[in-house]
Amino acid sequence: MGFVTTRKVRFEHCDPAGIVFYPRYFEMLNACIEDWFEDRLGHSFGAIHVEGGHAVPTARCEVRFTAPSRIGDPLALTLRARRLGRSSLDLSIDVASGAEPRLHADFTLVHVSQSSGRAVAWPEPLRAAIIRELEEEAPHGT
Ligand SMILES: CC(C)(COP(=O)(O)OP(=O)(O)OC[C@H]1O[C@@H](n2cnc3c(N)ncnc32)[C@H](O)[C@@H]1OP(=O)(O)O)[C@@H](O)C(=O)NCCC(=O)NCCSC(=O)c1ccc(O)cc1
Repeated sequence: MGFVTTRKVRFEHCDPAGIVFYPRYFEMLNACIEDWFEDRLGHSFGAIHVEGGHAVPTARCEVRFTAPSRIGDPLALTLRARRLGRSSLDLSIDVASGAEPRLHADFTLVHVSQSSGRAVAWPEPLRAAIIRELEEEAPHGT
């Protein structure tokens, strides 16, 4: 279950100690979220931000790093929707290389209006798409 994207750790991601510098993970995590919006929810970041005048900034991000990643490592990022609010959305992303977990991240995104900078309710089509994702994660209402 979950939405899976893959990345390979490259030279550009690593610090002089030879491991992924943690801000580079945040870029990978955001790219995963961006792909999920487009591929699974059917609403690209371009449509939301440029055409729609809205945004989905991160209000909360908690990350546990459990093992380092090194150049050449294949990474799988697995995103799962967790909870939908009026304007907020909780989701998690697990990053692993093979069987080894590398990090776990818990996010709260908030749907905001660019003009006011304030939270606004998810529009109905986006809400319905998120609910479908939540139901896929917990098909029996668990
Ligand atoms: C998100 C905010 C506009 C929300 O502020 P307000 O408009 O006053 O709304 P509220 O405080 O009433 O909260 C609205 C909802 O968010 C929830 N919320 C707000 N803050 C939090 C935190 N910290 N944790 C969990 N939930 C939160 C809150 O519970 C409400 O949930 P619902 O009941 O589901 O509606 C404001 O907190 C803010 O501007 N925060 C800073 C965001 C930021 O700068 N993040 C860092 C970078 S953003 C970024 O990288 C990015 C990625 C993608 C993009 O599309 C845009 C930007």
